[in-house]
Amino acid sequence: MNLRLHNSMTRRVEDFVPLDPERITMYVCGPTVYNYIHVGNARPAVVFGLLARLLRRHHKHVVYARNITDVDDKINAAAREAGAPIATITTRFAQAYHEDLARLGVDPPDIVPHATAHIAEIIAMCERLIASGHAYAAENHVLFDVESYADYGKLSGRSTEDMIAGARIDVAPYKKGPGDFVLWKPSTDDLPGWDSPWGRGRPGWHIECSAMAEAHLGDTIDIHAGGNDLMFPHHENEIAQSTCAHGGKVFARYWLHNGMLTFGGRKMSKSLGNVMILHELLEKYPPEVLRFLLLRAHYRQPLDWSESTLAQSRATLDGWYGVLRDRADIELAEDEWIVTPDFEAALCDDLNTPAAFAILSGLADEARKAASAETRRRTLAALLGCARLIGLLQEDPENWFKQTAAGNEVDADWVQRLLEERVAARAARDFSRADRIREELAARGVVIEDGAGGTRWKVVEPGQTTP
Ligand SMILES: Nc1ncnc2c1ncn2[C@@H]1O[C@H](COP(=O)(O)OP(=O)(O)OP(=O)(O)O)[C@@H](O)[C@H]1O
Ligand SMILES: [Zn+2]
Repeated sequence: MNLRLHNSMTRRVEDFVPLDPERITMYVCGPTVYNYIHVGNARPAVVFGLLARLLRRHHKHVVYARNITDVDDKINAAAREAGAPIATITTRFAQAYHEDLARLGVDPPDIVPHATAHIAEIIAMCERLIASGHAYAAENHVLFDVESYADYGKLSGRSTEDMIAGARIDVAPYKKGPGDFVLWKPSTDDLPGWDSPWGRGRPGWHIECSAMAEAHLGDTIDIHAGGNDLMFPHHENEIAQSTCAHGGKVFARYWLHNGMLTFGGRKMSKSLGNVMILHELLEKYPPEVLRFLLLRAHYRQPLDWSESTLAQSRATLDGWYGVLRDRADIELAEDEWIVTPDFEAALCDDLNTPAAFAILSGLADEARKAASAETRRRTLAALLGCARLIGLLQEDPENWFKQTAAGNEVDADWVQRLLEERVAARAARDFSRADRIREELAARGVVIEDGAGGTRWKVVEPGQTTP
């Protein structure tokens, strides 16, 4: 297998050659755990989880770490709001994150490091950066001196001027340079904090990943991945910290970035409020529909969340499951399932999932039309084997159709509640919320019509917008 990956650092698709074939290392930036994740946050976990699965097919020793950020101002705010201890919030949502991803068919990584379990390593890295002249302490903070690292900005292709212009307008007085970023900051008594040479404080976000990657994977790692929203400043800062802490050694050899899941044309993001919560979606849709949707576009492309992409994903899966149901008389043990070379080649070509899906559709067609028993067996074995690799068609076909049918039984109270919310949203002139409610209903096959006497609704096929 010749695995080729797009490296954001060189902006090229390159052959993947591990530094040490006996130990292939991969680090993916995980979530900050203060709430349930939105379905966009699941995209990197699904995509890079698939990459880990692909790597493991050919290499015995893959070490995959995906971290949990469990110290952050957003967590503090969430805990305050809930009136709960911070650890209660982080434990609860880290757990929910793992459970929701497991339902999406994401294999657990080998290592799930938590930032708060690496404070000693973080402090040690800060000390090394200070000692080597790349960081300085000021007013109980430790800051990274961006001027001290000539390659700063190389990954994102930004000039120093751009990055400074992007830095906050009112620059803290203790910063030497406006682009300098925080490695350590002071904590007040009511906030989480740890003793350090700079007083009681807590780490900045970027240094956490550098310290956890070093602790578990070493100075130089093979693959570092995350969403492309993290390229600047997060990944740029990770590179600066780790490279300088390791005497100039390359930090990550291949940088992979997934494109954003968008909703209504904009990045799905908590700060914009246009989010669909994965935990809630999993109650409404078969998990494979969501997994299919997240993999249907190439991972580097943007991908739009909409009721029609959901409906198409479901329809395609219905088609494939239909073949399995119609061919239920053919008995195939799991060890007879095969992954075809073209399917594997598509995935090895920088995770070309659209091409892989086209192959699955072709196999489903062949299995449906196959005249001879021999061809039916062969195509079905290939369909099942390839689909298993990508994490689909794992359900019993009969169950699948029961699930889809059950998903279409609409709860009238739920519809009524949403319609009332929509009336309130429209009265408050929050038309985007009103539109989202309409979409949410349509995704479950509920079509609404506004008339003189109020709003009427009826159930059609999920995702079909016209009554
Ligand atoms: N809309 C999106 N599409 C794809 N990946 C995303 C999206 N939003 C965030 N991610 C990725 O999800 C992972 C977890 O990120 P994190 O918990 O920091 O979320 P976040 O960036 O705070 O989310 P938000 O921007 O919604 O506040 C990161 O790898 C990030 O790049
Ligand atoms: Zn990170």
